[in-house]
Amino acid sequence: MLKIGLAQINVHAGDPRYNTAVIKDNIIQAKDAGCDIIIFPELSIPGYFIGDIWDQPDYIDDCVRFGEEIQAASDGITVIYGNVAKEAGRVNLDGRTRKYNAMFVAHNGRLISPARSPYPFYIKTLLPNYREFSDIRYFTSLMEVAQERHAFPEDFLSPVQITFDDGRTLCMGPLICEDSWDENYPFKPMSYLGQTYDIDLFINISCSPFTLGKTGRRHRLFGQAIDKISRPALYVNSTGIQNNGKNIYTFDGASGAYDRDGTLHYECQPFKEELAFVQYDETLRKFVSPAHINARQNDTADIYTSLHFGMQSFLENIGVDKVVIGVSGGIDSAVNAALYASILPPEHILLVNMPSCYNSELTKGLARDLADNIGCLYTVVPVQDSLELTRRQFDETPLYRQDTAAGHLKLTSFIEENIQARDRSSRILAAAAAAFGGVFTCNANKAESAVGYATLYGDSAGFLAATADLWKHQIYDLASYLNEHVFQREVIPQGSIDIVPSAELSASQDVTQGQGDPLIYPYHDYLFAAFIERWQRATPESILDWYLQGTLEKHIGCPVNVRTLFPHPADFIADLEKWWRLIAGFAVAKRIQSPPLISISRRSFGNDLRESQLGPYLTTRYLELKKECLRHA
Ligand SMILES: Nc1ncnc2c1ncn2[C@@H]1O[C@H](COP(=O)(O)OP(=O)(O)OC[C@H]2O[C@@H]([n+]3cccc(C(=O)O)c3)[C@H](O)[C@@H]2O)[C@@H](O)[C@H]1O
Ligand SMILES: Nc1ncnc2c1ncn2[C@@H]1O[C@H](COP(=O)(O)OP(=O)(O)OP(=O)(O)O)[C@@H](O)[C@H]1O
Ligand SMILES: NC(=O)CC[C@H](N)C(=O)O
Repeated sequence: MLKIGLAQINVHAGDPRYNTAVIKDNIIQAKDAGCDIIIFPELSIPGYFIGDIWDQPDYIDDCVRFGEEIQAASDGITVIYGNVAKEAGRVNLDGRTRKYNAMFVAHNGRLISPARSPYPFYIKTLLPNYREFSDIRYFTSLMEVAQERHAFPEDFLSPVQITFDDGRTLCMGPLICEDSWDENYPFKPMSYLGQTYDIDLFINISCSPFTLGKTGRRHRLFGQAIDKISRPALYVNSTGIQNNGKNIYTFDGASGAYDRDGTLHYECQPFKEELAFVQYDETLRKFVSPAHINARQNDTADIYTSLHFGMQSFLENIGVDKVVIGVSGGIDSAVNAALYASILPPEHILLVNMPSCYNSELTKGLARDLADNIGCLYTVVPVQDSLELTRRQFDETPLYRQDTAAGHLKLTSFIEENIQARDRSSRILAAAAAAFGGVFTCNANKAESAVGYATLYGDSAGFLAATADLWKHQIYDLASYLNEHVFQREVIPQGSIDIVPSAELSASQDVTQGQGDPLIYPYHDYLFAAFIERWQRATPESILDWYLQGTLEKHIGCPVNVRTLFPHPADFIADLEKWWRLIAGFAVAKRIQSPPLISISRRSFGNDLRESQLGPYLTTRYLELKKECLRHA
């Protein structure tokens, strides 16, 4: 019987000293508990998302030294951990220090190398290079190691034979995260190892961020691969948050043990540090400790858990514990306020309502109700005077050219919409945050960010856009969830949920007349998601094609019949092109300047979706389809 510790630790990316201390502490606990093996996640010393710090040889050397300390702490126990490995005398393809994303197995102060490896550690075979992952930018893979020796990965990929002090042995199949996500790779490390060697147990160490729906997919995928080779496996992932600048990722962990038929036997608590112990019967090749699997939650509960954990950890990381939130009476600001209220004490939250002449009594009342429900600080700072001052200043200040008056700049109603939004954020909220000793938030949602329906340096500003990866329908679901499950009372006023979403920045956006945003969320949420989140991303060509075939709703998953929204094809096309021009045009410029966000989707704006500032492009086939469609209409 082997006792194995799964150390789902909160890896602090960029702080190897802290991580090493945590690892050592867990090793002591595991020894005290009589463990034979303890396992830590991928890159648990340096962290994973550390940006181009990977280009600093001094940092790498420090991590290598900390790795040696962990190795030295392995007396009487086998310690399996992820760290960067460095090779002197070779360089990566970019000419920088040769680095491997590696798994180390230390026992009694010595490293045990995989049977056929040229190095005393296992090198990650498959390096992900999509979405937020950039392993290829920083690491050399086992595939490349084989290639440069004119060999095959099979020549090096091999199990680690662990011999315990009492003479028992364990043939372990080493895997690092992506090695088990092998669907689209021609070489599949897990199947190869399973078919070639008599593996007792696979061990996958990971650094795999949370994405909505991914936990289930991970279990399915691993389960299927394990079932095929009929060998049990352990999976150890990190928890905590890591970021790549624009995107903050939460790590749910979900470390666990899989039986040889691929069923999950044990699962660690999501989003929590845990040192779990499992008992493994090496003769039966079976986990014999009590089974435990977490209850599955619905998507909205998962979103809440991830956001709550991500926001709380981010605030802790940047050392901020006070926030100022502009509250309009609308849903987006209310959801953000409620999220912060689930993290910070009410006296650390200041809500500011900033009405102009366009704001209704209804929304002003809703903003106040929200603050009362939370029990936080609240104030009203009208922006009408400053709007009028700006108007007057432009009216009264002529332009000159070489001392000759050259007219006036004219402020249109549209420009005045943005003046109000900028005044609120750049002038009032920024000053209030400084005076309050905190930061001010950006309450954007993903639909607005997609088309840039927000003011540059206005409501698109803030220290963090916590909900910017949520479509509007997800914001509504979250609002109900916060009231029903988190607070179990009406914190977000029902009126803010029922009211038409509106910027209330002009007379034409009067909520009391039911006038709101130009976005039809039950359609546009799904249209934009098709442009952004589909693995094979859609363009107006695919959308028009599906529209003409009558399958658009099915393809984009939209709950409304699009033909009832746009009875004439010309209107459908005009709408499609209007938003596409913004999505691929000016909105890109806005997104580049927007705050970091918490990533929860399969594709979030930021470094997950890399964007160049280019003009919007319509493909040749789209133009043909459009011509055809309008001719027959
Ligand atoms: N390509 C480019 N790259 C970088 N900057 C560019 C640019 N083109 C214009 N600009 C600059 O951007 C400025 C225009 O941008 P901006 O001021 O944002 O204005 P704009 O994008 O023209 O309009 C923003 C829209 O968002 C709506 N909005 C605003 C605020 C809140 C809400 C709400 O839902 O609550 C809605 C508002 O009603 C308006 O329809 C120009 O004056 C110019 O300085
Ligand atoms: N009258 C206002 N007072 C204070 N802040 C405001 C006001 N109007 C807008 N804001 C700020 O600008 C942000 C953007 O406005 P927006 O209208 O998109 O969001 P919302 O009003 O919260 O929700 P909705 O779009 O559903 O009405 C708000 O989240 C809020 O922070
Ligand atoms: N660290 C990794 O290799 C991450 C890639 C992997 N597919 C994941 O998200 O889990």
